[in-house]
Amino acid sequence: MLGSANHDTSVSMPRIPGPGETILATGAASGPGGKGLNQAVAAARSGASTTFVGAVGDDEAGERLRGVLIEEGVRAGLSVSERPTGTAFVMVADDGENAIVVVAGANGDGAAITAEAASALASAGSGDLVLAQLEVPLDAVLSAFRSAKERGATTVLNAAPSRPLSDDQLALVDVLIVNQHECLDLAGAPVEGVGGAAVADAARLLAARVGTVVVTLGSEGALVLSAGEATRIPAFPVTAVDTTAAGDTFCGALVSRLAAGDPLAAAVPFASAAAALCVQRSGAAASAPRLDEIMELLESRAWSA
Ligand SMILES: Nc1ncnc2c1ncn2[C@@H]1O[C@H](COP(=O)(O)OP(=O)(O)OP(=O)(O)O)[C@@H](O)[C@H]1O
Repeated sequence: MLGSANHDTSVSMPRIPGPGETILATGAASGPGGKGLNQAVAAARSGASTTFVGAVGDDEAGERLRGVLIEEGVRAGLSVSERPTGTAFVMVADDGENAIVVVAGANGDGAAITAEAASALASAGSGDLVLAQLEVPLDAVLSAFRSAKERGATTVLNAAPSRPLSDDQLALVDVLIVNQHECLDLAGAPVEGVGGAAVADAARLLAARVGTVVVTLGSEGALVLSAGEATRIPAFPVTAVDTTAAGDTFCGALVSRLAAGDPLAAAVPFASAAAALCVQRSGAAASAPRLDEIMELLESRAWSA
């Protein structure tokens, strides 16, 4: 697992304020976050042997994040950068919607992350999966993916936040995970096209460039394109309290099952169950469910189907 680690400050409010508007918060909390760390915690909680590679500052927040990884049973390949530990400010509205501002700090230190990844990947081999996102410099991700592929490992990119990627860059990706907006962006489709047909068309364009594409559709579930087939996996019907880290939990849980040898047809429902549990709780990394909870939800659906 390679990516960002942040100290998150999360504030609850009736609704996300508009430009120039001030509103009163109904609560505030802080805790670990960052797409990379969230995904690493989700993978470990869902049963995978997990190493996290990233960078933090030489500060209290960095030490706290190291402690969180150790507590979660994640091996911490954390480089200590001269930049401060990354920070995110998360606004969560009563309807579960969120808006996030990230200060990258140490997560922008590509050289530190690349060096750390090189040593973590030295022992990687076939059967291992390397999952990354784009909250750290792209060069660090691409260089880790190159060495992962040289060693026969499988690469998974959660292309979030979205940015353009060339065919050569996508050629390093075995499995691409995007949400609807990232799917449209990456395929070069107009952003106003969010919704069924436009997203499905964009996903098909991406599937011609990457072998396997998974598009997460929020409460509508996920669309999987692999080996020329498109399959829609429904979400679990739950009431969302806070969707922060839903995508991260989905990615971490998906990779955990792929690493265990599951086919996509089993790994995606598992990831959807993990994400459905996550959206019913507040927080980022803290809201990732454990293996027994995910299995219980999957089994309850099997009974009711
Ligand atoms: N309201 C919901 N009810 C049930 N499952 C949900 C809900 N919202 C999200 N999910 C699950 O989480 C997965 C990821 O959600 P989404 O597509 O919103 O990702 P995202 O935009 O990356 O999320 P975020 O940025 O909030 O972490 C979905 O595929 C679905 O399985």
